[in-house]
Amino acid sequence: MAINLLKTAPKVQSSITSKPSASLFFTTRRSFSVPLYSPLALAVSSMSYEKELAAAKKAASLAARLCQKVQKALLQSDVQSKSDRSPVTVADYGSQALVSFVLERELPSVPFSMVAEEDSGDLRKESGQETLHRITELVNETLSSEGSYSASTLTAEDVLRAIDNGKSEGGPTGRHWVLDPIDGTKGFLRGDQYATALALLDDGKVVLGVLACPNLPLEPIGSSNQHSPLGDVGCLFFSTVGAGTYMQSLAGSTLTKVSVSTTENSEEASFFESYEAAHSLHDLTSSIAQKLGVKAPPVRIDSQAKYGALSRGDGAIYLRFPHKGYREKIWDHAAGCIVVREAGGVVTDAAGNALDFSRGRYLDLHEGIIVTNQRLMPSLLKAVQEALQQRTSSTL
Ligand SMILES: Nc1ncnc2c1ncn2[C@@H]1O[C@H](COP(=O)(O)O)[C@@H](OP(=O)(O)O)[C@H]1O
Ligand SMILES: [Mg+2]
Ligand SMILES: [Mg+2]
Ligand SMILES: [Mg+2]
Repeated sequence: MAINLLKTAPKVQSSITSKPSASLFFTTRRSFSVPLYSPLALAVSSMSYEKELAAAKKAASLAARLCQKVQKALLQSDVQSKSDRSPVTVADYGSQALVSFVLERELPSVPFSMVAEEDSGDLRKESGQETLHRITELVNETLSSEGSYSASTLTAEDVLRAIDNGKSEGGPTGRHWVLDPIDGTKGFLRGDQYATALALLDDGKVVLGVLACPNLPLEPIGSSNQHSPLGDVGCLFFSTVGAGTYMQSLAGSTLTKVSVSTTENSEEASFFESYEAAHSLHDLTSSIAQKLGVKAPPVRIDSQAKYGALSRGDGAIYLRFPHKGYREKIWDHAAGCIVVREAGGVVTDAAGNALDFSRGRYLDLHEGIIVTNQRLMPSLLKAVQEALQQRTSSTL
């Protein structure tokens, strides 16, 4: 059945037609301009993590470029079986090395700490040398395609060091970058959705997030069109605390301020969940949706592209209930969480508690993650708790 989740385009509140960091004026659609050096703008920019945001956008966009190149080669190759994990490994490591290199290069004066998914252990072994060579080549090719780093050539040792920058434990104090170099590995292998997800923690709070989603259509998606063969794909979402969420195309188009769906009618609210049943209990989410009265079937896509799509109002709910014993990692949610929150959404665990990113590499939470808008959250929480209770009593 062909279902389009949203009948309207993402809510456009304002747009900036040239690069935001280079622009002197903030221009609304009605051509009303506020000089960026006005007292108001200065007050906002002093708390806006401006330099960090510019660096994070540059890093995530370059990483996405590397991933796209690898995914294209993977999908075009007749020889490479899709079950062969080596291409995704190369892209994961390459993306992590690139993000680490760019952040250090762009923000040289601050101590650098990063909590990231990958480490260089396997690449330091004899058996990893060929892969390391390929990653180094890929990173250098991608850097040289970006004018500002054309003089930089990384050695294999530089790449290993850049990857290992991600070993930080994070925690409640100081600044830590949080990186998932490819979120949605399984989607990446299938040729579906994936994301490079980068966030900044400041004293335990997520204050900045960037999501690069190379395969996400610029137009709203539903269960039938996550591929959008006709439309343009490749979205970059970004947020800083207190400043809202913006989307632009990865190709660098006009900037759009986005916001979550404002529906309070759960019958109209469709929901996102993992494509992989191993990552989230589809039977439980379907029982929650039924209790809420949701009519549309779930939209199943990989990665934090779900948070991005939700932030612009494609659908109104994201439900994630991993199998018992699974511990969520901070890099799987930090960027997505601020992108949705700054677009007006709410992200909690199944008990209604905000996610706590200050406890190190893991998110210790009460059973599951739920995301929606402010109006729907009370009825969603109620449905979640009823469904969980029902599940517990049926297993007793
Ligand atoms: N058994 C499990 N339950 C829940 N999440 C899991 C899982 N095994 C892996 N994951 C996480 O799910 C992420 C993908 O999420 P989604 O299902 O929304 O696409 C993976 O990120 P990576 O692909 O970065 O490893 C991984 O961290
Ligand atoms: Mg992940
Ligand atoms: Mg990953
Ligand atoms: Mg992984």
